[in-house]
Amino acid sequence: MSILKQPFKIALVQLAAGPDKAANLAHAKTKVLEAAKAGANVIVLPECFNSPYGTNYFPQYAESLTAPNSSPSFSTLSSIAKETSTYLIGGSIPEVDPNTQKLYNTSLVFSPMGELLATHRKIHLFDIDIPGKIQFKESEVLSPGDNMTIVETEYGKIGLGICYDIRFPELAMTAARKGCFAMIYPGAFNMTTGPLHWSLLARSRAVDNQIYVALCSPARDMNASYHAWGHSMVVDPNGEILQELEHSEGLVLANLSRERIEEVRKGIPVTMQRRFDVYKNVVD
Ligand SMILES: NC(=O)CC(=O)C(=O)O
Repeated sequence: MSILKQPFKIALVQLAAGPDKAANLAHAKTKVLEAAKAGANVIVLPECFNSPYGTNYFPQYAESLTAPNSSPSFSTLSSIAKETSTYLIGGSIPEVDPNTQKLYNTSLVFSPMGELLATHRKIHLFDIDIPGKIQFKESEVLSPGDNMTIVETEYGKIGLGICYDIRFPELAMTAARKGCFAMIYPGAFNMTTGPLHWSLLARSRAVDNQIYVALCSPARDMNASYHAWGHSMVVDPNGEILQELEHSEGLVLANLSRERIEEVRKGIPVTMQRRFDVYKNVVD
């Protein structure tokens, strides 16, 4: 049963990121402060918000998270969460494990006290090859995470994925069955897959599970090597888009409530009608 304990406001910060990490972090801070001023309780940043997105950039920008004080992104996110008294879902950053030298695409989540609540390493790496359109192979440099992430907040449980993770319905389904009322995905789709699948996947995960879904993208920069789709959005449990941006910087603000989840589940009670006796061997 997905439980949203009290209504709250979510903000998605569609952010432009350039090559200067310090500038990106300072810019993120300014925008998160704006979102908090607008009344947001949970604030989300995009995938790779402190660096350009691309396999050649990951090693250069990677930070070790084993000693938080030596990670500028960790300390900045923690202090912004504390200063704004909000839950901060810190998009993602390239992470290096100093013991293995393996790299990950990692999201850090902080409490309103600035404490680290969760670390999610992108589970499904973005390896695609669409002839004449786009080729991308995160696995050339990144390693996949091996764990699902559920964040416990005062509002209830929130499931977390990063970008390509949204293409795997099992993740959202499992999170919903473990009681999450929302899935949040920092993500950076592109000019090929964005128009095709971004909104379709967000709405599908929402309708499949009758939960809220939020996707937070970087703003599009046509001078960058990767052109992000943008279109950050919040979708309600009925698959309806509550708020959506275009491709420039901006803020999505939306109110989430338990009543909406209950209303949708009462009207179309699929959460009570599943036939696991028929399809229990889903892994086979
Ligand atoms: N960038 C991603 O991880 C995913 C993506 O762009 C897509 O699935 O399409």
